[in-house]
This record gives sequence, structure tokens and C-alpha cells, in this order.
Amino acid sequence: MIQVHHLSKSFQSVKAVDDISFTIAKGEIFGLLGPNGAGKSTTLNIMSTLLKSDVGRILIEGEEIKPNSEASKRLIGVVPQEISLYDELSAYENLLFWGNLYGIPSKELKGRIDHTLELIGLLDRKKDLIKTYSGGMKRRINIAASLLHEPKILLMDEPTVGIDPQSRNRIFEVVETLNKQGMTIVYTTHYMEEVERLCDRIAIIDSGKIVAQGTQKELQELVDTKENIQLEFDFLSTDQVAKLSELLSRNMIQKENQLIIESSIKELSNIITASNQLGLAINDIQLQKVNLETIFLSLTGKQLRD
Ligand SMILES: Nc1ncnc2c1ncn2[C@@H]1O[C@H](COP(=O)(O)OP(=O)(O)OP(=O)(O)O)[C@@H](O)[C@H]1O
Repeated sequence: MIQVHHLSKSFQSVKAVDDISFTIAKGEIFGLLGPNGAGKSTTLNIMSTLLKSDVGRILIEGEEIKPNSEASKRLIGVVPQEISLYDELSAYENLLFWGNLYGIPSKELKGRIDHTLELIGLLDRKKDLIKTYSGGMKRRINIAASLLHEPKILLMDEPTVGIDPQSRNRIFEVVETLNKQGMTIVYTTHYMEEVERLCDRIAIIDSGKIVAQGTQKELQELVDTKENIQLEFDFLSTDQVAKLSELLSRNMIQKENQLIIESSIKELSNIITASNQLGLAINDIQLQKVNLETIFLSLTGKQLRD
């Protein structure tokens, strides 16, 4: 079990992490969901002991983790946001380098490299230079590197940002496979679809604070609305969205010409009247179930992808 108690961390005047606490059960996939700059990486970097918190403690199985302690290095695997590989070396050579850094005996290391390469679906590319890999493939090698020392806990910092769908799917499968084998995983992202698919429990983080945490069902119960209305217009400017939001006193998310309004079917006629008033031509109307993106909007008044 991982217990995070009252962590805070500031960078000059920026409070990156502001008194956050959460508990993760053994074998759980725990999601940290929040927009850019919410404090996800800072939290993860403190958990991996890369960064020291100003205040707060982290306990794993009741033991406080200390920066650079051998015990925490052994227990924790880290998949950072940045790719940390040598372009001029092959995938195999890169993993050999990482394995040696961890002091894994060479006899064991070769088997483990093949095993992790197989897991991430790149065993057949092991001799190819990293410079010939796509961004998504490099991220998968980063994951392999984090697994060589066979950690019990894996911290993943936005592992799918900016990659191709094939690598993204493979990463989901890897997360699910590792979890089935008993690994506890902390997964940060700003993609709500990813936490919906992967995570047992979720903490929603914004401006350094946890605004809510629980299972998806528990989070859904926190908001009044159980549905949203999705409208599609011919054209929609941010100015028009602001006016509509003011007229209806409702939070809304704009995605190009689409608008998701935190509202129920009962208010549909008001929405249509207000849209007409602003000269907005509606092309399509759909009723949507509340999802994590709209829960985030309801709790913070902001869009997840600001
Ligand atoms: N080393 C640093 N020096 C100064 N400010 C920092 C540093 N690291 C993070 N910050 C600031 O702390 C806040 C939280 O950043 P953090 O990287 O933890 O957020 P995040 O949720 O991981 O976002 P992203 O997805 O953009 O990485 C931001 O305002 C960021 O600019």
C-alpha cells in the first residue's frame, strides 16, 4: 500500500503541489487526471524520490521512502515524460546500458531484456538503432527500461502524449498485463478516456490540489447532473460560447464547432432559444452520459484540455 500524506512543493512563487494526500492499494491502477501544469509530474517526481517535497511524507508498506534509498529504487520503476535513450545505440544496447546502471547481473539481464521487449511488442526490432524508431516506439522502450529491475510499483508520467494509435494501444495492453501480474501502477494523464479505461481509482488534480478522488462511480455521484447535452453548430466562436454560457448560467466545453453543456434534457428548449438568440445554427443534438471530462468541468469550472 502507498500512502501519500500532505505533500506540498513550490518552485519560487508557484505552488506546484499544494497539500495533497491519497492512498493506493496494492495491485491497483491509480490515475492522476489533470490538465497541463496541474502538478502531476511534480507529484510523481516526489514519489520517485527524484524531487524532495517541501512538506509531507510518502510511505510504502508502512515504510517512509527516502530520497535515493536503495529500497525505493528497487521497489519503484519510473517512466518519465522525456525519452531518455541514446539514438545511436540499438534498443538492445540501450536496455543493456539501463540494466547495468541498475546493477542487474549480465546473465539475468539478457533474458530480462528479451522478456520486456516481447512485452512491449518490439522484440523483432531489438537490433535496430533507436534513431530509426517512431516516437511511440521510443516510449515503449522507455517503459521496457523502467521494468528491467522488476519493480513492484510503476510510476508512469503521461506515457501516451503525442504518439501513434498503435503504440498507444500497445501501452494500454502493457499496463493491463503488468497489473494482472500484480503490479501497482500510478498513471498520470490529461486524457479522460485513458483513466476511464485503465484506472481502478482516480484523483482529479487541478492547480496543485486534489479536487476529488474515488472510483469512477464515486466521482459521478459528486456531480448533480447525470447527463450532458452535446450540440453541433455550423460555426462557433469562443465569444459566442462565452455569451451562451452567460445566458444559460452553465459550464460548457467547446471542441471546435461542438459544445458540451453541463445540463439535462429538461433544459433543451432554453438551450435552443438561447442559441437562436445568438444566431447560432444547430446541426445536431445528442444526449451524453456524464463522463470524467464533464465531472472535471463541474468541479473546477474549467476544461480538462485547457
Ligand atoms: N522545475 C521547475 N521550476 C519551476 N516551475 C516548475 C518546475 N516544475 C514544475 N513547475 C511548475 O509547477 C506547476 C506544475 O507543473 P507539473 O509539471 O507538475 O504539472 P503537470 O500536471 O505534470 O503538467 P504537464 O502535463 O504540463 O507536465 C506548473 O506551473 C509548472 O510550470
